[in-house]
Amino acid sequence: MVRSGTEHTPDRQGTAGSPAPPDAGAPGTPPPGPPAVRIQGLWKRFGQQDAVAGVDLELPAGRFLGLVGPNGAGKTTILSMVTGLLRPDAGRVEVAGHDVWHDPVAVKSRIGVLPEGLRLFERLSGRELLAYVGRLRGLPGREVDDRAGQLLGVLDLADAGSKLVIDYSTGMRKKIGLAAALLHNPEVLFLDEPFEGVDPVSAQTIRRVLERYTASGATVVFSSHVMELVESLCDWVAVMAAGRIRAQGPLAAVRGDASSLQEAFLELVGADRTSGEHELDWLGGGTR
Ligand SMILES: Nc1ncnc2c1ncn2[C@@H]1O[C@H](COP(=O)(O)OP(=O)(O)OP(=O)(O)O)[C@@H](O)[C@H]1O
Repeated sequence: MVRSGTEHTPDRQGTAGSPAPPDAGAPGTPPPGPPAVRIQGLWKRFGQQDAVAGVDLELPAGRFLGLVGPNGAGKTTILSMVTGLLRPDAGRVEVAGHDVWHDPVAVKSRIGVLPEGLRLFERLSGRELLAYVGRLRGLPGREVDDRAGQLLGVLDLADAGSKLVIDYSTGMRKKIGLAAALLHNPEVLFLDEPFEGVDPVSAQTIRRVLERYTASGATVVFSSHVMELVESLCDWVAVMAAGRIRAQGPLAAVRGDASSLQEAFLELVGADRTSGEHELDWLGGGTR
C-alpha cells in the first residue's frame, strides 16, 4: 500500500504516487498481465482550479476497486478522463494495456461505463435500449436478445422491459444503465456512484451482479464517498482529495490500524471533525 502526501499518518507513508511492490503469493498480489488501469502524470484544470493535479495510479486487474474521496475531490474528472469522455491537459492513461487517447476503439470495446448523470434514450423501452446498445457494440441480434433478457431478469427489470425509460424510477435507471454497460461483457467496468439514489433492495441486486462479474476475473472500478459500502465491496482502494491520490493499495493496508475505512479516510483527507461546530451555537438553541 502507498500513501502519498499524508502528513497525518507519517508511520504508514510510502513512496509518493507509485503502487505497492508485488508481494508474491500474498493476498493483494496483482495477477500477471497489464493492470486494468495505468495512469501517469494526469492533470485537468478548470479555470484556475486543478481538478486533477498530477495523478499516478495503477489499478490491478480482476479486483473490485474503490475510488473514494470527499465531494469535489476529482473522482468524476478522473473517471471521465480514464474512459475517454474528457481529454486530459497532460498525462497518459492505459486501460488493459491500451492507450485511451491513441487507441480509443480498443479501449472502448473493452470497457463498460455507468457515468454520473447518466443520459439515456428516454423514448425507448428498457428492452429496446439494450437492443440498440447491443447492435452498436456489434453483437449479433440473437445474442443481444438473449443477453438482454437475462440481464433484465437478473436485475429485476423483466416486468419493466416494455416500459419507456422516461417512466423508470431512479433505481431502475441505474439498473438499466448497468445492464447497458455489461451487455458486451467488458473487461473493465467503470461505475460513478452506482448506488446513489438506489434503494436497499436494488442495491443488493446490483451488488450480487457485480460480485458475480468480478468473480469471473473482470475488474470493477467504482467511485463513492460511502465508506461502509466501499469497505464491504472492495478489496483495493484509492483515496483522493483535492485532485491528488492520498493512498492506494489493498483495503486492509489503506485502513491500517484505524477501526474502519471511514476513520482512515477522515485521517487521510485531513478532515477536522469538530471544525466549524462552534459557529453553529445558535442551531437548536432557544433563540429564534
Ligand atoms: N466542467 C467543469 N467545469 C468547472 N469545474 C469543474 C468541472 N467539472 C468539475 N469541476 C470541478 O473540479 C473539481 C472536481 O470535481 P469532480 O466532479 O471530479 O469531483 P468528485 O470527486 O466527483 O465530487 P462528488 O463526490 O461531489 O461527485 C470540483 O471542484 C468541481 O467543481
